[in-house]
Amino acid sequence: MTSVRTGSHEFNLASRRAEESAARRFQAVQWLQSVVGQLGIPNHPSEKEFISCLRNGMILCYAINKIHPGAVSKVVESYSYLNGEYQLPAAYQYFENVKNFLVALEQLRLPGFEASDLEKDNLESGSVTKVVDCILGLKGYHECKITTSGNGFFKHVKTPTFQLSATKTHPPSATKTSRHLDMSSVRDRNDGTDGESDQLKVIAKLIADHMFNSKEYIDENLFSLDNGCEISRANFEKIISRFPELHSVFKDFLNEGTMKSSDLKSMPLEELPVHEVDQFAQSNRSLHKRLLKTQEKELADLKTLFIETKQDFKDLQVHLQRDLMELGNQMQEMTSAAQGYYKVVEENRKLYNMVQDLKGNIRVYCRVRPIFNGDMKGVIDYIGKDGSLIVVDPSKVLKDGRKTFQFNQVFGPTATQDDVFKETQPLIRSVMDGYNVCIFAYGQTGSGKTYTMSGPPGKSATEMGINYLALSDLFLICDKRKDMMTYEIFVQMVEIYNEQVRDLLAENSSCTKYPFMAAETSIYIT
Ligand SMILES: Nc1ncnc2c1ncn2[C@@H]1O[C@H](COP(=O)(O)OP(=O)(O)OP(=O)(O)O)[C@@H](O)[C@H]1O
Repeated sequence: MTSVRTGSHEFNLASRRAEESAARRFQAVQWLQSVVGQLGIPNHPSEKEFISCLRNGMILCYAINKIHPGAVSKVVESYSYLNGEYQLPAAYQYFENVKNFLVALEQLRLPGFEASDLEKDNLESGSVTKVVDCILGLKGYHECKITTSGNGFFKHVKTPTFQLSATKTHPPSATKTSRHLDMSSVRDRNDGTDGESDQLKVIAKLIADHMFNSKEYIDENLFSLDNGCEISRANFEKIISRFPELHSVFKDFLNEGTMKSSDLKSMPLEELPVHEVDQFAQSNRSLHKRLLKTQEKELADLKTLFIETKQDFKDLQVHLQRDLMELGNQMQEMTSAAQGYYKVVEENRKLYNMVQDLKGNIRVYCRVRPIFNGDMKGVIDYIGKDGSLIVVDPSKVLKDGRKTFQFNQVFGPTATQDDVFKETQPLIRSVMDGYNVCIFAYGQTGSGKTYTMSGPPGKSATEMGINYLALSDLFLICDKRKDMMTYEIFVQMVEIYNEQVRDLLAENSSCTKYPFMAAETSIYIT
């Protein structure tokens, strides 16, 4: 079945080719006649007749000289007169004309042919087509020259030739060369005449038939962009756009306008069978399904994670609220506890001061200074823990020699500064609760008043006197109670000497004597 269809197709092709070449041949004859006059052959000559009239080269030379005077300087046309009759020129003379004609063509940059193409023996090898091409080229050149008054640019147009392979049994190499379609014939002729349009229709139909019947693919040589055939491609697209029947055939080609030639080469339609396309699509679908399933699973996992996180967040929120409430309760408890604490502190203070009152507002302590001279005999006979002190007067031997004294407490020669301070500390603290307290030292010269109240000169921390220790303790209490109470502390130092009271810190020397006057308020301080 296929072979029958292929044979019929071949026949159609051959017939169409013959028709076309005949039409072109007639066109060439017609033009030659218009230039050089009657050729002496029919208007529709056979190839043989056509070639025979051109073989001597004279017509060709006349024609080119008509178009381009002097193109062939010398045309051999004299017949030799021999034995009373004209003899045809010798063959080499024919050859001379043809050769000159071909040289002239070359100078005009027009396509030529081989001199042998005019030989009888070469008619079957397509040589006539070359000659026809040459004459039509000359015709085109002539027309161009007339139209542009000799200034125009002429471009030769060749015959469109089909050399399609008849069957698909040809080896690939043969197919490659035999499927060549030279589209240059339709170049610059898209706005052509009806005759050209008919030709194009013929071409288009041929291509369409061929593609449908033999499932040919477009040869890579045809649309090779690497070879600079962009114009061919553009022209081809224009042709296709004229004929709707070709749209479906060249759909892919038109859509792949941006494809690289390498892509076309790497994936011809023939090399991608239908079942492989199906397989590819199927594997693609299965891949998509797998991806979809994976994504669905991940989505489900994410949802679960989201729900868990949401639940965790809610739990955390509840937990935080509970903690906040607990913290609030604790704060309230602490506030009430603090209020209770302040009440208790206040009560303790009152009780404390009450105890101090009960102990007595005036307390007298005795401190016995150590004996520095080892030879001297001590007078202290007894120191009682109850504050009793027995002193012995060595000058009075009998009962008058012993005298007993009673104090709040007696500190012996070994008592430290800290021992003395601790006994007075509770009284000093009463100052911070608003009580007035006065501590002073009394005794004869050298008995140790300064030592007890201030400490020895260059004193260390352990030897600081009551003044320093008391002030340090007051500042400590002040710091402890800073959240509850604000204290203002002032210091004044006076000296009482020879019944004269002097302000030791007064800046104005005239105001050092009692009664003192405050510099800022002008108030007398008593
Ligand atoms: N408890 C003590 N331990 C050791 N040394 C002491 C003690 N008491 C006093 N002294 C020393 O005795 C000396 C006399 O003491 P201090 O100067 O304190 O006496 P005073 O009563 O202030 O004398 P004045 O009234 O003349 O100023 C000083 O050298 C002092 O260091």
